[in-house]
This record gives sequence, structure tokens and C-alpha cells, in this order.
Amino acid sequence: LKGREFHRASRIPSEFSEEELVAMKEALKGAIQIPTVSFSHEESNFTALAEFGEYIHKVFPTVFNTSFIQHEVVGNYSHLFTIQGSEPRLQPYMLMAHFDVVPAHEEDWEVAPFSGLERDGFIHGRGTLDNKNSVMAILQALELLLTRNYKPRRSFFITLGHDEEVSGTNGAQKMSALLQARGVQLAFIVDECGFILDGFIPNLQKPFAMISISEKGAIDLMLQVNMTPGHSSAPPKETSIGILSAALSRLEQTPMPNMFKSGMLKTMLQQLASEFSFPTNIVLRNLWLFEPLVSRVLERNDVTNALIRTTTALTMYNAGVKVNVIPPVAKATVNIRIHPAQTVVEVLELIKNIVADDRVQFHVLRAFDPLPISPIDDQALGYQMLHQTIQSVFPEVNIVTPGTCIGNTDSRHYTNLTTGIYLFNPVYLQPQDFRSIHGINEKISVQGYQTQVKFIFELIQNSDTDRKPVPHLHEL
Ligand SMILES: CCCCCCCC/C=C\CCCCCCCC(=O)NCC(=O)O
Ligand SMILES: [Zn+2]
Ligand SMILES: [Zn+2]
Repeated sequence: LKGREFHRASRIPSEFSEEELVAMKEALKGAIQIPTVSFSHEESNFTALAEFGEYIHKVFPTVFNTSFIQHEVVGNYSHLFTIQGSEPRLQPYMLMAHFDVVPAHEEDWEVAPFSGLERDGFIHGRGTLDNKNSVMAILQALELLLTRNYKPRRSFFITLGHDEEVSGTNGAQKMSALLQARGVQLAFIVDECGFILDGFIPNLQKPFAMISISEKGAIDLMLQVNMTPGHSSAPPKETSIGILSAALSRLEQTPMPNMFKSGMLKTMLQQLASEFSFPTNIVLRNLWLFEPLVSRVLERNDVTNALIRTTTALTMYNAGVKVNVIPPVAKATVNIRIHPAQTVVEVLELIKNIVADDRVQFHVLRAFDPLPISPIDDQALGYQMLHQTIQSVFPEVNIVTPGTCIGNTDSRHYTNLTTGIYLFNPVYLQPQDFRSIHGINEKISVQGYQTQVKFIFELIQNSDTDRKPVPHLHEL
């Protein structure tokens, strides 16, 4: 869409006063200070979730006092905004984010995780990347547009989930059901997970934007072994702990099949080929020949490995009641993330074959298939709107590529409303930032956050187009 942007006569420039820029970062700091932690399905900080609702009322008064915006609280804490456009013939779209966060072990952090402290140009704290930055940037961009008398042509929804980190069943799932009951169909959805990736690929100097167009599936699988308890002074040859440990070890030592051939990473690397110098450019241009070599290299890194195969992470283990009692039961939970080219049924079959022990019982606690792949062609409005906005807000980024989300987002609850689900946070991400998500020392640069607000400010206006995206000539 280079040089062919959709301009409206009354387009509002994304220029903000010094006062507005300061208010933006202060609003994010305040949001970080509310410890909206999701521990488990049963356990969340409900007081903080309620406080967060009051907080957004306070900092975004115009959003809550505009006649064409309807606000509803769903599932007690999630927020659904319906922004009525002036042209009902234009199919609505949706911006999503979540404001619950994973716990933070305060002692490990350089800066207290719920302080929202600004230091050296960064705002520190849990949720600065995942995903209060998006919650606040969406509302902030809308607030700024409204104070400039903006009225959208295309209707849109904003959904802010309160339980994404524990599956989204009370928030996103209920909001989706509500919208479906109202007969809503969406042109596209934008949610978290893609980024502008910087430094993820050795020898690639340039950052590139990755818009995830699919998301891995998942299985939470409990493995259980029951044995007759007894006195530890005369132990049997095998105990429940030994049998289960051997099964888990086989799982860990046997990687799932390499799906590089049928994944998005292959497309991404082919698209990036010309950015590399000799000989990598030749290798990537000729994957028909070098595929085995490249996929072996990708297996060595945990992130790229997660992009080319289904992964099995042993995350919980429980066994034994007393030191001198043969344990009656041993249980372990495995968190499996399914590559988009596979299904729950296929993966369960593979797992059972690897374990190959009838004494091990399998209990599927939760399972869902990978998300369907969203379109990226010239008519795919969501992808093209993001592409266009990336080009205008990040002119230094000249590669936009489709990717896969290796985590799971609330967007999977909305597959009934659209075929266009695009996962993209307009924020630079380096490998150490990636490790900070659910890890320690999560932070966002003040400038990065302000640019995120600008991006959404532009994206909302770009999405007012009534034209079909224009075919373009460059890659993808
Ligand atoms: C060669 C290309 C390298 C690509 C590197 C991809 C880097 C990954 C970028 C972003 C991933 C961020 C994952 C965030 C997942 C957020 C959702 C979440 O936490 N959900 C809960 C869950 O999955 O358990
Ligand atoms: Zn998230
Ligand atoms: Zn998360």
C-alpha cells in the first residue's frame, strides 16, 4: 500500500502536546500499580480487577461520556465498548487486550513489579508488555481522538479481558457469546502477540514486523500412575514415581515431529532472504535444497524450535505422602503447545505412543486446536490496515511478515465472529524483552508506549476506509 494510503478529508494528525504525552505515560504507570494478578481459575485479585475498572473511568472520562459509545461490564470485570460509526454499511472490527497479569516474584526484580516506576526512559512493571500497554494505549488513543471531535465512520468494538492469563472463560468467552447473540460479525480483530522483532535472527540487522495470523493450539495433559502403597523397607521393583518419571523423561527426550516444511516460519525466512548477506541469502532463497540444514539450526534455539514443532513442557509434578510410604499415586501435568499443522487428536496419539506404558493414565484437562490461518491477501482488510499503519508509523521498518503466536491469546474465543484474526502489538521487542514476558524486569520505553498510542490513533482512522484495499506490488 506504499504511497497509497486511505486518507480522509478530515483526517486528524497524530500529533500530541507535551502535556498529553506526559498524561499518557502517567496513565500507564497508574495502571501498572494496580496488581490485577490472575493466579488460577479460582484465584485472582478481584479487588484489583474492580479497582482497574474504576481507574479507567477516571483517566479516560471522554470515552465513558460519549453518546455514541456504549460501555458494558461482562463477567463482573471485563469491559466491552461498542463505538457506533456513522456508516452502518461498513462491517465493524474489534480491538482487544487484557488487563490481568501473571504473578511476579518481587525479590527477583530490579524494580518493584507493581511500582510503575519510570527509570532511564522506561516504565517498569508487570503488564508493561503483556498487556496493560495495549489496554491503556487503545483507550488513550480513543480518548485523544474523541477530544479532537472524532466520530468514526466504521463501528468498532473494544474488548478488555480480565482473565486471559487463566483462559478467558469468564471474560472473552462471555463477551464473544454476547456479541454473537447480537448477530455481530467482524471484518477483523487485532489482539496481542506479534511485535516488531529486533535481534531475534543472528546476522539480520534490520527489525521486522511480525503479524501473527495463527496461534498454536494447546493441551493441558495430566499423567497419572497408581500403585499399591506399602512399607518402604521392602519396596517393589518400580514405584508410581519411577514409572511416571520414566514416562516423562521419554516425553522430554522425544521431540514432536519437525513441521518446518508446513509452517509460517518458512514463509517468513523466504521473505527475509534478501536482507542477509552471502551465503545466508542463497541458503534461504533455496530452501528446497537447504531445508534440512536450516530446520536443524532452528531446532537449537528455544523460540525458533517452538515455531517449528509442537512442544511439550513438563510443568507440574506431585507425588508421595511420607518418606517411609510407597507412594500410592504420582501425577504430573504437561503443557503442550500444538503446531498449526497438527491437531489435538494427532498429538494425543503421538504422546501415547511415546509413553507406551499402559500403567500411565492420561487425563485431558483442557484442549483446543490451533487457530485457523487468517488471510493476508490484498483483500484482507485487517492485515492490510495493520500493514499500512506500520508503514506510516514505523517508516524504518520495511519488512512486514506473517507469523505464528507461540502462546495463546483471548482471540481464540472470537473465531465464531470473524475469519480475520491478527495478532500484533506495535512495539519493538528484543530477545531480552521476550524473556521478560511472564519473567522478570518487564518494561516498556516511554517513547515506545507513546508510539503505540500513535499507532492505534492512526489505525482507528485508517480503518474508516470504505475502499477495498488496493493491490500492491511489493512482497506480500
Ligand atoms: C525467526 C523468527 C523469530 C520469531 C520470534 C518470535 C518471538 C515471539 C514473539 C512474541 C511472543 C510473545 C508471546 C506472548 C504470548 C502472550 C499470551 C500469553 O501469555 N498467553 C498465555 C499463555 O500462552 O499461556
Ligand atoms: Zn497476554
Ligand atoms: Zn501473558
